[in-house]
Amino acid sequence: MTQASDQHDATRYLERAVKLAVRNVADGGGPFGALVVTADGRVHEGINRVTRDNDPTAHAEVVAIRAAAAATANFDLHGAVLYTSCEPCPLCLASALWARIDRVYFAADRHGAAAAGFDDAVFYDYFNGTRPDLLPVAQTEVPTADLPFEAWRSNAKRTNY
Ligand SMILES: Nc1nc2[nH]cnc2c(=O)[nH]1
Repeated sequence: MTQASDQHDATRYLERAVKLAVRNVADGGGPFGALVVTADGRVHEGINRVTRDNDPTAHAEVVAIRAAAAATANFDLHGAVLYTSCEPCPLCLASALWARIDRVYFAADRHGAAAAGFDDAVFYDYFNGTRPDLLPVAQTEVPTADLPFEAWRSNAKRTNY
């Protein structure tokens, strides 16, 4: 595929993600929509379901990734592309990394989300080390801490991911 047609596809899918986001607001949800196009060409949609499901992790991108993984019966979405109406927050980026998604395209950015009252930009500040106060995290020594990993390493039947 040429780069020009990649760009055309990206614009088309992003417009579709934006439409999902706008419709979700009309339906009482958050202003975010996303699509995962899996390697087989199928399109899997996600909308923000945080308030509807009382699930703080139900961001549009995560919902789309879950839909894609369920539909393809595979936790590894290698070869897939994520299109989202807004720059993925750290949760969504980590989800895309764990899903082994190839590439991400987004429309609005974290500053647009901030202007609408969302904490996407400030959570990036936590990860770039400028706002450690947002969530104190401490390692505490526990003698048995490595046992789960030892069990995992010695399990010949494990499914790596
Ligand atoms: N990218 C993105 N940012 C968010 N911030 C709050 N909810 C969302 C979401 O669903 N997607």
